Parts: sequence; structure tokens; C-alpha cells
Amino acid sequence: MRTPSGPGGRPRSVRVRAPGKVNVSLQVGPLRPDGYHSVASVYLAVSLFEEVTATSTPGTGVTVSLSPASTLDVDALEIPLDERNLAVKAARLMAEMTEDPTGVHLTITKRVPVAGGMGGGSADAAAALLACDALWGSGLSKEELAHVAAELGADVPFALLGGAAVGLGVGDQLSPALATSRFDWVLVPADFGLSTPRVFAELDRLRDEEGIAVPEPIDVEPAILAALRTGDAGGLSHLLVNDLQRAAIGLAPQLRDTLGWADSHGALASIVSGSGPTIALLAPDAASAEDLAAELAHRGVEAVAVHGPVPGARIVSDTVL
Ligand SMILES: C[C@@](CO)(OP(=O)(O)O)[C@H](O)COP(=O)(O)OP(=O)(O)OC[C@H]1O[C@@H](n2ccc(N)nc2=O)[C@H](O)[C@@H]1O
Ligand SMILES: Nc1ncnc2c1ncn2[C@@H]1O[C@H](COP(=O)(O)OP(=O)(O)O)[C@@H](O)[C@H]1O
Repeated sequence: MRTPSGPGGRPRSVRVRAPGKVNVSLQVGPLRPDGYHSVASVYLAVSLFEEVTATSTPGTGVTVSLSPASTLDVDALEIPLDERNLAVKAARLMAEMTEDPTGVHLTITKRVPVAGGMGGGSADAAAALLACDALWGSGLSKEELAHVAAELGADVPFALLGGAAVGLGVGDQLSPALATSRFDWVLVPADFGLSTPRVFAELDRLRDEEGIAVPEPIDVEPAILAALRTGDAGGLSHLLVNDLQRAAIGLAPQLRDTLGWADSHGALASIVSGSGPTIALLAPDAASAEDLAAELAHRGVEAVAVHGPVPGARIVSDTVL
């Protein structure tokens, strides 16, 4: 039954959390006529969560604010707080599909580095979709939600699904991958962002310069899926691949320092996450990840130990105020 607000028309608040991600493997094909690139990627959702609280408001329309509970300095973030915000786009899309929606205010708790290659905005969009779906009782199926998610961005369907998954197409055609054990990582965010389209364009430029034809990526390396399945961090460390890494380094050469440091300080491997600039260090276990993060902190480098896989977007609370 549709319950847009609480008894007596009191406002209702639905809080959803959704994870950031690391691309364990990211192969990128040539530029397509639609401006996108076909990819073959293995996504891993990690334990750094965004939260979106959707609170019903009188009237209509979608507003948004950033929560002071965010671990990022919200005053310094370059995030649009209007219809360009990915969570707002998601809520507006849901409103279009809902009969007589209430107004909604979205409060986003930011923890995933912005423009960091970890899909933070996509997590906000996925969380907003789920929160508004619950608030308005839209009753969409998982498949319908995934379809709406893909309209918002290539990474949004994965933020809904979570866990580990193979992404084909532009990254939106997902097949869940089995990963029974946890993998420990240390994330090293940068104090700057990289624009995703700019990094893809830099890869195209480098490839044009080299004049080598790039094949369409068909599938991911089966050995990666085997390493995920068996919880083999050592095996996985030899298989990490990111075609965007050299483009990210081309735009931000200082990323080499952290990558080089990691390799000589006990990380099994290190990789730029997605389009960067966040760097993900793969650790042998949780204790080593904590040690690596502490050592980086000691050197004045921000670092956070996380693990994955973790679930995708989930409702945390649903309260009548
Ligand atoms: C690179 C990846 C790897 O997972 O993640 P991030 O590093 O952004 O987190 C994704 O492909 C990003 O997904 P997402 O950030 O949702 O991309 P979108 O908003 O759909 O697209 C932004 C722009 O990136 C480029 N783009 C994106 C995906 C793709 N398969 N090919 C592309 O060329 C296009 O220029 C597009 O206009
Ligand atoms: N809710 C949001 N959170 C973060 N960024 C957002 C959001 N809405 C729109 N954006 C814009 O999307 C861009 C990419 O954001 P983000 O998802 O954090 O990075 P990435 O695509 O590298 O994973 C940001 O530069 C920002 O301007």
C-alpha cells in the first residue's frame, strides 16, 4: 500500500546507504559514436558508504543538502546542489514514474571522495532511487529500478546491486560475481578530483598518438573471477588492470608516487580506481591494511582501510517524524 507520509500527514524519512566501488579490472574499448566507450569491468563494492535520507515535504519538488555528519568537508566540495546533482536527478526521475508524489528533501552524507573514481555520485543516485521508491511506494521491480539507474549513469546500476559484478556494455550490463571472502584495501584519496570524461578523452588521445587499433572488450579475464571466488588476494594482485590508469597518471603524474610507495611497503598491488585519482592498495589481510593506513597517516597521507565485497543500496531506517 502506498504510504507517502506518516499518520496525520506527518513527514516520513527514509534513509538509504550505498557503497563506493573499486574497479578491480577495467578494460576500455575505442570511443563509440555516442561518446561512450564499451568496457569490460569487474566491480567490487567497498565499505565506504554514502547515505541519502529522503524526507517528505508538503507540496512538490526536490531539494537537496549535504549533511554535516559527512566525513568530507562539505563546505569545500564542488557538488552542485540543484537539478544537476545526481541524487536530485534520480529523485526527479522517480517522481516522473510515480502517481502524485509528495515533495522530497534529500540529505546526503558524503564519505566517498568526490570526482575520485569511486562512484560516489553514482552511490548517491542509487540511494536516492531506493529511498524515493520506498517513500512514494512506487513498487518498481529490481529490474525496473536497474533500468532507471542506467539512465542516470553507467556506474549507477552497480551501486544498486553491490557485491562483486562483471559490467559489460558501458558498465551497466551487470552479472553478479561470486566472492565469498573479504578483500582488504587501503584507499588513498587525492586532494583534487579528475573528471571522468576528461580521463577517457586522454586515453583516446594517447591511443590516437600510438596509432594502434583497440579491440572492443568482450569479457573479463576468467582468472580474476576465480581469484574473487576463492578469496585469493595474492592471485588477484597479479591480475589488477585499469586501462584508464595511464591516462589518469598522464593528467596527474604525482599519482606515481603513491603507486610506487605502495609497492615497496607491503601492499600486494596498487591501482588507480576507475578514472582516478583515488588509489586502491590491495592488502594481504585486515591487519596489514590497518598497518598500511597507519603508516601512510604517519607520513601525513590520508588513507582509509576498507573491505569488499559489501552489499549495494539498502534501506537503513524508515521513520515517521
Ligand atoms: C570510469 C568509471 C569506471 O567504473 O567510473 P568512475 O571512475 O567515473 O567512478 C565509469 O565507467 C564511469 O561511470 P559514470 O561516472 O557513471 O559515467 P557517466 O556519468 O555515465 O558518464 C560520464 C562520461 O564518462 C564517459 N564514459 C563513461 C562510461 C563509459 N563506459 N564510457 C565513457 O566514455 C563519457 O564521456 C560520459 O559522458
Ligand atoms: N551527489 C553527487 N555527489 C558527487 N558528485 C556529484 C553529485 N552530483 C553531481 N556530481 C558531479 O559529478 C562529478 C563526479 O562525481 P563522483 O561520482 O564523485 O566521481 P567519479 O565519477 O569519479 O566516481 C562531480 O565532479 C560532481 O560535480
